[in-house]
Amino acid sequence: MSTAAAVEADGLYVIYRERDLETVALRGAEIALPEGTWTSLMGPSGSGKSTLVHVLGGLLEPSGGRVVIDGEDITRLPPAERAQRRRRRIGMVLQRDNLHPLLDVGDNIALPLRLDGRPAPHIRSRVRELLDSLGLSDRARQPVGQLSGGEAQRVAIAVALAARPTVLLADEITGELDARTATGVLDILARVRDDEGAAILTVTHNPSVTERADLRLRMRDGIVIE
Ligand SMILES: Nc1ncnc2c1ncn2[C@@H]1O[C@H](COP(=O)(O)OP(=O)(O)OP(=O)(O)O)[C@@H](O)[C@H]1O
Repeated sequence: MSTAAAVEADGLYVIYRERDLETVALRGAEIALPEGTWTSLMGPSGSGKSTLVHVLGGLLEPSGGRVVIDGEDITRLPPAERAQRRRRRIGMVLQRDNLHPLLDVGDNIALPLRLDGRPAPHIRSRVRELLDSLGLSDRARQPVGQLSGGEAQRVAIAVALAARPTVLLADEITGELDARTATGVLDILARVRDDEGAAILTVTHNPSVTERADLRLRMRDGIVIE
C-alpha cells in the first residue's frame, strides 16, 4: 500500500441556508485518501457524509477549507478549470443518477471522454476495455433505462472510471443491490484499487462494505473522527 495522498482536504466548512434555517453540515472536516487504498466512511444520518463527498468531488464549493488533488488545490480554481480537473481526476458514483437513460451503455461510458475532447480511437478502445472488465460486453448498445440495478451500477462505475481518475468517490454504492450483486460491485472496486492504484472512498451504512475497506473512518456532527 502506498502512503502518498491522492486527496487531502482540511478545514472544510459547509453551511446550508434555507430561509431562516442554517445547518452547518461540515465544521472543519479533514480527510486524506491515500493512493491505492480503499477508505470507508460511516456515520449517523445527517453527519455530513454526502456533503463531504460533494465537496471532495468539486460539486460543492466549501465556505472554508481546501481540497488538494494530486498536489493541486482545486477549491479556488475558476469554474471551467475545476470542471476540467473533475472530469480528469475524479470519478463519482452517486446512487445511479449520473446515467443518461436514453443513451446506450457504450455512449454513456464514452460521454465524459467526448466532453474532454479525447480522440475517437482512444474513446473506442477505452469503452471496449471497460465493457469487458465490468462484464458488460453484450450490453454495449442497450439503453441504460432497460438495465437491472446491478448492471446500471456497473455502468455508473464504468462512467466514473473512464478517464482513469486519481480518486473514485462512491456514495451508497450497493444501496439497492441484493447481496450477491453487491459483492460483485465491491470486487470491482477492489480491482480498481489494485490495478489502477486509485484512491477509493465509499460512503455507506452497510458494515459488509466497510469490511472490505483498508481504512475505516467515521463522521459525527460535520467532522471526520477515526
Ligand atoms: N441541500 C441542502 N440544503 C439544506 N440542508 C442540507 C442540504 N443537504 C444536506 N443538508 C443538511 O446537512 C446535514 C448533512 O447532510 P448530509 O446529506 O451530508 O448527511 P449524511 O451523513 O450524508 O446523511 P445520510 O446518511 O442520511 O445520507 C443534514 O443536517 C442535512 O439535513
